[in-house]
Amino acid sequence: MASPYARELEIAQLAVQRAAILTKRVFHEKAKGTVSKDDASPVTIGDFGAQALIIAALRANFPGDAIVAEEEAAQLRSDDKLREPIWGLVRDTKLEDDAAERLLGGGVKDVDDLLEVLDLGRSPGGRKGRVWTIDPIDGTKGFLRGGQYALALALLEDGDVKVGVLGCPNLPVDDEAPLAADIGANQTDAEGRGVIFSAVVGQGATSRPLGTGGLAQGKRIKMKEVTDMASASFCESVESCHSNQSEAAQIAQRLGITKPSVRMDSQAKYGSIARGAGDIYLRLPTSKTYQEKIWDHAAGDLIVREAGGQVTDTKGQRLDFGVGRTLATNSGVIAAPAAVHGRVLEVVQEVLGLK
Ligand SMILES: Nc1ncnc2c1ncn2[C@@H]1O[C@H](COP(=O)(O)O)[C@@H](OP(=O)(O)O)[C@H]1O
Ligand SMILES: [Mg+2]
Ligand SMILES: [Mg+2]
Ligand SMILES: [Mg+2]
Repeated sequence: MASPYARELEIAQLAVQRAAILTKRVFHEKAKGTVSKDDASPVTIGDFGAQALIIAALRANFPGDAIVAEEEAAQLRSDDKLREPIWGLVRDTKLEDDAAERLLGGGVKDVDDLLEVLDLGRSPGGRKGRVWTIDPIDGTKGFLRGGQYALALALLEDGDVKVGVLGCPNLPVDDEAPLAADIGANQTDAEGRGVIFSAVVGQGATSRPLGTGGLAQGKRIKMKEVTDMASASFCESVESCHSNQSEAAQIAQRLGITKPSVRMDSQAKYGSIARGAGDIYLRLPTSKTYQEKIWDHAAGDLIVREAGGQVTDTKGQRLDFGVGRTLATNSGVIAAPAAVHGRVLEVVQEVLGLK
């Protein structure tokens, strides 16, 4: 008998792989069709196109499942200048391997279907049933800056993450490659770059080359053991408005961490610590009102936990993906090897005044 979630995993990986062909094309274009959303955050034709391709694959393979996706069609309905290039990209993007493309299935018929597909991602989420979360480009600011970004897809069942897939086109394929100081800036997806991290609950986490054809063999990944805090470092956001960097510096100092933080955009942080290239991912709230989005964390949370890590918020609670489109009951994120998570949490709570 096939292992649980085998089909969901395969379809999710192929969907991410195909959508990454599209985002890589946009990454190399000077004009990325960037517009501002209501909350002033950027979105590009790459975000819309990748989301459409991923949802089309889910619609074809798992028609009964709900979908919580970051983007929606509203802006495109009134803007054909934006809509047309997205449609062109979606229409023309296929996996190089015909058999894999057939297996994935799920095309977008025309421009109207494109808008319809994008809006299939407006489920409110919740505690019941199967819900896919999609972040078509996580780290859009990194994508625009030429840094790291990720395509994130996860399956929740009754609020728990069962399958997580992260495509990271600009990370090295090699799990052993240490995090270079410039990992967060001036990136390419040239030869030797592009990795898919995946996890299924209870089955461990893997990495494999992202590629453009069909899926390569996966390799087991594991977090690095941190025996001595002095040799560890934090992975943090590049954007100081996404995570409080001065509090992180105080926490590092109290823990005896001397190395500078590695700053990179997107859930590439979760993937990097899951494969032992980095150590500890900290995300500290910058405001009392911001609620983290489930698509920003679902895939990364499972991949780190299946690689031997522990993921909680700053209160020490597991991330709860069953309360809706946001992590309304959580505050910040601490992802670390299980053996040191408790110590990091303790110091986070001291510095944040939570104990
Ligand atoms: N004030 C805030 N605090 C924390 N995260 C925020 C934020 N404003 C936006 N974000 C989220 O931060 C994500 C990027 O995280 P990171 O800084 O780790 O790269 C964004 O995802 P998108 O780029 O998909 O919009 C966005 O959802
Ligand atoms: Mg966004
Ligand atoms: Mg995101
Ligand atoms: Mg996004």
